[in-house]
Amino acid sequence: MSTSSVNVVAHPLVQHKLSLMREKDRSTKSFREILNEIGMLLAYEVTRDLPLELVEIETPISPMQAPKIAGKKLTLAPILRAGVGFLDGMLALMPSARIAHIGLYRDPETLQAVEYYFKAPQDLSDRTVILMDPMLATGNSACAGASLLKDRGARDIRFVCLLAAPEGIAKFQSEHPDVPVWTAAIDERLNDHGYIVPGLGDAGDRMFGTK
Ligand SMILES: O=P(O)(O)OC[C@H]1O[C@H](OP(=O)(O)OP(=O)(O)O)[C@H](O)[C@@H]1O
Ligand SMILES: O=c1cc[nH]c(=O)[nH]1
Ligand SMILES: [Mg+2]
Repeated sequence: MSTSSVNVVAHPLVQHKLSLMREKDRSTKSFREILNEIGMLLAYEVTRDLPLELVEIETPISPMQAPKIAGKKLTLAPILRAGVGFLDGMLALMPSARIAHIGLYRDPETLQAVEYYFKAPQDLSDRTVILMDPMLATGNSACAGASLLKDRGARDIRFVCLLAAPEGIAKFQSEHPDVPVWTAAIDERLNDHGYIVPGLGDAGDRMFGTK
């Protein structure tokens, strides 16, 4: 069986900004700002192969056939809470995108994803959906998010994260072999609490200042 592709975004701007985010003394304000900046850079990568169509336009000089993105508007699907950290950056490049909110939290004992909210555009079947969450640890949250989108008809899903653990990638690839992954880095492993090592800690808490 084929597995989904994993694209590590090695661009120096992404790598530099990620290193800043890993620093334990970085402020909430700075952490949030950089996550948004990286969201914008990852948006550029994840949309690289979107299909174009030629559309008749008029420049001030003459008519021409000009390329524009084909199909319906994309849907951006952040997994709450930390996924929201990518949203403004992505929206800066795709201001007309639709948004699907996926409320999931990770049970600290079982590490299973627990659903608490889901609201998406009705017609996901003919839209490209960009699922996003900075952290792919066990993979339970990303897998649940992709399944919820598929239950609502989504067929073209791409998953964007900031940091991935090998364990999370393996799980995601086995459950969603049709969903390609973009990440800024693949770290060493998970610790006994399911946190990514070396990682950056708890992304949601660092973003929202809740610890
Ligand atoms: O791959 P997993 O093992 O599922 O872990 C990753 C999930 O854990 C964190 O969310 P958390 O439950 O802390 O919620 P939060 O974003 O609201 O803080 C993170 O934002 C991911 O959603
Ligand atoms: O390292 C981790 C693992 C899960 N969630 C986080 O925010 N960080
Ligand atoms: Mg959290």
